[in-house]
Amino acid sequence: MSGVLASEYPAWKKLQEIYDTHRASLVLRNLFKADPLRFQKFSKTYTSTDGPDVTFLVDYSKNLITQPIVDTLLELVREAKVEEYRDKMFSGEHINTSEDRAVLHVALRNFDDFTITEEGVDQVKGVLEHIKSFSEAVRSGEWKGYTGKPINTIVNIGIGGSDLGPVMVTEALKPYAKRDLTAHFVSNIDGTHLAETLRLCDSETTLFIIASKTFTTQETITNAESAREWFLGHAKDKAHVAKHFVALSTNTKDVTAFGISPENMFQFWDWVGGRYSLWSAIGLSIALVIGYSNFEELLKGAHGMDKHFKEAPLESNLPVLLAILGVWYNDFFGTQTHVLLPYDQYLHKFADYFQQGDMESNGKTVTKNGDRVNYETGPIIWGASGTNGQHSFYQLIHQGTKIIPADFLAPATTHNPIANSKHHRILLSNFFAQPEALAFGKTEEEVRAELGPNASEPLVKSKVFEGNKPSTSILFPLLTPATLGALVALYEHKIFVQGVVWGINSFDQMGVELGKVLAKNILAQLGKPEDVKGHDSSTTGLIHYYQKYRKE
Ligand SMILES: O=P(O)(O)OC[C@H]1O[C@](O)(CO)[C@@H](O)[C@@H]1O
Repeated sequence: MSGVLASEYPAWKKLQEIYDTHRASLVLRNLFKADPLRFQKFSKTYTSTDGPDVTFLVDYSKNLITQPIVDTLLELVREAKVEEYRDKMFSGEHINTSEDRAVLHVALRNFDDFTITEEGVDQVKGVLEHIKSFSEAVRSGEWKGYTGKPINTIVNIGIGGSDLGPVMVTEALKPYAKRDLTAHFVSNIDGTHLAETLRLCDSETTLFIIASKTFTTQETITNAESAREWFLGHAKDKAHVAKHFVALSTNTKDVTAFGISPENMFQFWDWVGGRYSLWSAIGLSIALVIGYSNFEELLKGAHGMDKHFKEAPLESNLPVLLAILGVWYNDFFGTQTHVLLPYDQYLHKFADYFQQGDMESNGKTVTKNGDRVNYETGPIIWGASGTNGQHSFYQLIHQGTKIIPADFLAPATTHNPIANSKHHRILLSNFFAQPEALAFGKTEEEVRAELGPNASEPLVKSKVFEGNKPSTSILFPLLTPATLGALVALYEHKIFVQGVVWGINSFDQMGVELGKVLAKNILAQLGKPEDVKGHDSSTTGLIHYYQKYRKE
């Protein structure tokens, strides 16, 4: 990094001035009235130039922006050297400086297009072939369990990036799933998660996938050990583990010590961040569920977006455009959160997935140089699929005191056109209506005209929607594997751009360490009250209360 805080860039100062002087005039009703071409100016269609056909429309015209604001935000992107850092990422430079690692999830979906030289990149193809042959053997029934029966259930045991990506994608691409193969995902250390899952499994036909980059994560290893114990309780013979346990990891030594043989291990590398790992061996459960060719389509769709991010000019570069909108709201309007609202039931885990993707990446307080930032970094990401959210939290987005920038996503057509697509038309009418209502609201005059002269003042006021709530809408023809790949890569690169602007390292996650260390220490003290030492009175009190009820 240059050693400069983002707030010291000339463009940042200019943006502050613009905000201070023009904030009041950023009124969407007026901006749309004044410019009949606003939609044309502030919307872009993405069309893949590589791999499978992917296209979608990004309409960002309902944001509190003008062309000079966009231009100044792009100046900021240039001053922060985003293009330089992007090229460093693609060339394998060690931009994850605290861990001295390259950041190369793009190499996992590259298919010989970009030249990337980093140890392990030449093995990507081999691992994909391994995923292909193994997933085909399981799906076809050729891979047999210890009693000779084919596999009909898989249990992915992993957490964080080793869970959320496979969960989100297998849900999103359910229309492509092999319906007679049931997939479960166990992540929580709470024994309930594993116990309830094992109740649904038959040891003879279940395959356990132990997904852990480090193979040291307490939750995953504990769950894996308990799953193996359960399995051996049925299968009796340790030799049978080979047919029912595979590992996805970078840690051959610990995988072998667990009892999984190297030929049942799917390798990846330290340059794959956990939250960017669904494209790697961590995607094995995805390939098992939707088939290898669909998994490859997912990868290729993402690669198309990589190409766009690498080559498109900043003015039409979609990850860059989404990123600058976020910076504008987060750092100048002081919005704290960003909501993801997919109008597609299949995308019901999309917000959960990007909670880790964004918040673990950009939830940082110090720059790469170790300076404390004097501005906001990563937003709080949340969301739910439409229309459910409308009946729970949209009230606050519409009429609450906060500004919550929103991304609406929807497929123009559905995999389930039941009732002659009536459901889908209703869904989409909501997808179109919500951003409109947020942007333009309902004035007091409109409410009065609607309620008539006898309406009470409080009732009139309660029905006013101030509007001017910003949103971006993304509309795609159908949720295919390639489209999903492109959308996920779009958000990944958005997060990257924001991290570079804020000068932080988006690729480490030191913030999750302290809790882990403290929990380990406390675990050793849970036995007897006299063992509880070195804590504040609150923590000590909580542990003592627990100890009154503790059971072995
Ligand atoms: O794959 P592993 O090594 O088990 O790690 C799981 C998760 O734990 C974290 O390190 C911290 O939550 C994530 O970044 C990662 O995705």
